[in-house]
Amino acid sequence: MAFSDDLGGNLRSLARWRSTARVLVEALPFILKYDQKVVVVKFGGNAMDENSSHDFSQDIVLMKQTGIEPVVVHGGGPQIGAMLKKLEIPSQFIDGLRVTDEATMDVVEMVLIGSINKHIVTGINRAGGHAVGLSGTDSNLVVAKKLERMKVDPETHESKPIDLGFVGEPDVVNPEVLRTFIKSDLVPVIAPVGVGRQGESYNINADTVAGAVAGAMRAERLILLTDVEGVLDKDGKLIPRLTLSEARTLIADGTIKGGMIPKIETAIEAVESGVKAAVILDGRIPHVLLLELFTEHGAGTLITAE
Ligand SMILES: Nc1ncnc2c1ncn2[C@@H]1O[C@H](COP(=O)(O)OP(=O)(O)O)[C@@H](O)[C@H]1O
Ligand SMILES: CC(=O)N[C@@H](CCC(=O)OP(=O)(O)O)C(=O)O
Repeated sequence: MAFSDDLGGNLRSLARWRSTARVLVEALPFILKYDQKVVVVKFGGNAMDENSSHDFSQDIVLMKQTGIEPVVVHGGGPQIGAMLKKLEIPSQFIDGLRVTDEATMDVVEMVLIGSINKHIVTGINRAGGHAVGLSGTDSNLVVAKKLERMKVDPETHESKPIDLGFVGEPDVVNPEVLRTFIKSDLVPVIAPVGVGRQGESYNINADTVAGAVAGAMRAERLILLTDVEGVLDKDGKLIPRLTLSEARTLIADGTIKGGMIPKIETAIEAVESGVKAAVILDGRIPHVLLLELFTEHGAGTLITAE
């Protein structure tokens, strides 16, 4: 090898080491900032392919090892849909919520608690962490009540109640069990199934559960992983920061639509109940949790009180 090639190679290695070191040093103030702070992460069913699940598990373990207290709440809508189809049980959504009869509820519990929850727990444990799977039923973590929804009849303009079956909303969240696990250095992984006062199970939207858990834990961050960059403006450009009133305006003027509405409503409620900030992040970006938590730029849309 010529001397100049050797020198060029060494300089390139030096530049690479410098930039790696810079990334590590950049993380230091954030590692200090989040030390022993609870960060609730919602991992949605759309984001759960093999690669992103592997990255997600590594990110959670790294967060834990740097001193953050991660709490995972997962979804599984597409996976429930696929199982219902296999069993030839028809499924219908109203306002983004799955109408849930008794047979559907059995499938929801089977897929969320029996399958997805265990996969996520196994993924985190294989990445070197110690995770424990729960649903809202365990230790009365999420006591739920039936969700009452009204719909305006387009012809008569009268408001009528609609029956979504066993779809619930969190009534009381008892986070003590989470604190016990956190103290034992375990990562809680929560399936969005709540328990009613009579012991009945309720199917709850996973974003809603994540928001309620973050509120009850007074979390430092609520992170909602989804399949877009963050909240986009009317021209499709990413909005990096929003206050609660700006977020409400974007819902009212129709910029925020469809599935993004319940997400932003969850974020608003969480911040109102004491969560420092909520973030909408693109779960398709590899290791997006680390970029958000440990770099200057952050990623996605940050929603704060003001
Ligand atoms: N202003 C907006 N910014 C970003 N996404 C928006 C906006 N308005 C509507 N959406 C829609 O919201 C979707 C995210 O909601 P949803 O599909 O329910 O997510 P998830 O399945 O991750 O819970 C986006 O894919 C996008 O189509
Ligand atoms: C009431 C209701 O709609 N519950 C959801 C629960 C799962 C969920 O929210 O999963 P994602 O986050 O992957 O969409 C459902 O049955 O699909």
